[in-house]
Amino acid sequence: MTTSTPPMAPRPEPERKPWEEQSLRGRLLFVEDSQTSAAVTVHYLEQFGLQVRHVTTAEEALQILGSELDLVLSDFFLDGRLTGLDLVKRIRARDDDLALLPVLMLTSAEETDHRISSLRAGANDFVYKPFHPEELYARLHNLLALRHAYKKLYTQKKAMERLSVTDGLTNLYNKRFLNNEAPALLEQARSTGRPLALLVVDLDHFKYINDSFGHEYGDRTLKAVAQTLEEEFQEVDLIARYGGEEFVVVLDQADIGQAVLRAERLRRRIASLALAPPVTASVGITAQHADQPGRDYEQLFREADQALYKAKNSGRDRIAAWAWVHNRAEIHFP
Ligand SMILES: Nc1nc2c(ncn2[C@@H]2O[C@H](COP(=O)(O)OP(=O)(O)OP(=O)(O)O)[C@@H](O)[C@H]2O)c(=O)[nH]1
Repeated sequence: MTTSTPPMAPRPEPERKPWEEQSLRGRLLFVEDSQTSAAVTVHYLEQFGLQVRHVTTAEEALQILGSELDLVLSDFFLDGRLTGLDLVKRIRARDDDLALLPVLMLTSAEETDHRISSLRAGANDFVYKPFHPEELYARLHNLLALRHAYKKLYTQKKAMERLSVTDGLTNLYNKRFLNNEAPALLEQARSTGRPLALLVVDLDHFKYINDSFGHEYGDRTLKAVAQTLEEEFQEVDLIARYGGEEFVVVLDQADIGQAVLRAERLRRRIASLALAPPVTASVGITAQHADQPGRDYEQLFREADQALYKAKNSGRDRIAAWAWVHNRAEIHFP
């Protein structure tokens, strides 16, 4: 008689933890004053895949709060003067992007009042101490999903804001932005007694360039001119594409003499661009000085436009500027 050995029961697979299946990605600020419980928590947080910065007070946390963070995990009672509740309140009171940083509170089961006050102050969620690692993981996972969705929305919102104030072809500011910003710049200049100059730059015979060489070539010309403007008038100045082949530059702190020099340099640079056929520009210039009668932005713009009209009518490829002579203003060709 043969005896057969019974088949062995299969060994149960060791249970895989959720963070072994999917690790969390993000930077977490952990605020906890007890070093012993902090060590255990940090151990788990790192196992989950998070980059952890541990501090023991809300004061320290507030100091290092930065946009690189994705989450805050905080105990209610902390070393220092501020509690976890104060930390939540201060984060939510910020006027920047960090006001929406997700906050997870650590509380003991009996601290019902603290839990409620933290949630009412804007904490997103809480977890009881001592926590179950899988519960902590799940709550952090959900808050990170919220953070990532918010960041995506924020980036899109910024891109939309940028698009709404810029011109698609040249990337310069558009007319709407100019019309919003220039009056404020003028007001600032006036209240501090600084001069401000305005240039209206218009390409000459651009219709001919378009008609003879095509719209695409015209576009390339516009881009080249826009780049020249950006190189010539950096940062502090406001440069906008006003319309078709017309650009406006607001020169903050420049008087009419400085504006004339800069406009003439610009005119020469545009004429010497490596374009075939070469393109030229006419420029109308005006300025507001502290000792002159005050004008609003629309009036300054009209002045620069009148000067431009004169530059065009007297042959193009030139600059024309207003000058105040014995309390009378007139246009001349510097
Ligand atoms: N390629 C291109 N052309 C444009 C754009 N916007 C406007 N234009 C063209 O710019 C030309 C402007 O012509 P006009 O206003 O007659 O001015 P101009 O020919 O430069 O004449 P002056 O200003 O008097 O020297 C028109 O042919 C428009 O079609 C654009 O975004 N791209």
